[in-house]
Amino acid sequence: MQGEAVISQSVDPSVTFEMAGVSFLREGRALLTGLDLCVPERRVGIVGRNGSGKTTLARVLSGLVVPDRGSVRVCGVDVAEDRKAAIRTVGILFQNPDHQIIFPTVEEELGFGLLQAGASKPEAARQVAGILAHFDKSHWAKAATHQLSQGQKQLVCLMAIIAMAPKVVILDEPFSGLDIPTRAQLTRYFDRINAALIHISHDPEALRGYERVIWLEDGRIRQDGAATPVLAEFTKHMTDLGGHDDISDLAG
Ligand SMILES: Nc1ncnc2c1ncn2[C@@H]1O[C@H](COP(=O)(O)OP(=O)(O)OP(=O)(O)O)[C@@H](O)[C@H]1O
Repeated sequence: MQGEAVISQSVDPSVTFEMAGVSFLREGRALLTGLDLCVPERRVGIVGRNGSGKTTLARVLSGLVVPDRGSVRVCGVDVAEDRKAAIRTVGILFQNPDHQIIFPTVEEELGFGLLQAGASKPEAARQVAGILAHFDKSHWAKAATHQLSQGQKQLVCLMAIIAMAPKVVILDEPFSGLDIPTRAQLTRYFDRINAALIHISHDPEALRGYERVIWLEDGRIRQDGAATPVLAEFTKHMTDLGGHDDISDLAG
């Protein structure tokens, strides 16, 4: 990582995340540019158009990719430098649970991360039983993961993350392809999570009541502030853009 950005981040574990001078490039193109953020809030929304850099930001925050410039701390942990601590600190729920689920039964899926983290088999089994009971889903233990609905799979992924007791959970468009009742049910589960939430969404409604919303555009921060005014401005801008045709333009 280059040191030219002013990296004056604290290691304050109560700050959800901080970034200083973060830029991320791929194939000579900047996907994120010069992001400076200090976010003590515990319910944070990220919005922006398709391709604005939201998932890239999520991957940087979880330490899955390392920025070309700048640095990132999540709850005081340098997620690029300390991968072990990053895995304990941040859990990420992706858009498509089929990309996340690998085991044939729910209990095996939930136990995997715990075993990887060093829990003994009996300890992992005890914790899996605990997390299933917490979500009122003890009867799911032996269920075949491939037979679950998309919403049920998404909940299994969420339980697998919560089992690891991360301090921060990143939700990357978790409602894609889910019907309204399933979204409402998952929202209630999200509300009960003790960890700080960073929720990427195209739906302003999903972020109502959040403490802060960050609006990305072309990998830069377009607006950042209290949810109500940022979401109002974002919604107006998206509605205005919807009146034009910019999807017929091809790059290159
Ligand atoms: N590995 C990669 N190599 C090159 N370009 C990439 C790579 N990953 C993402 N991009 C590009 O970076 C830009 C930002 O992608 P990203 O997935 O972060 O956007 P997003 O805001 O999450 O979009 P969406 O709302 O459609 O999910 C896009 O133009 C995408 O094509």
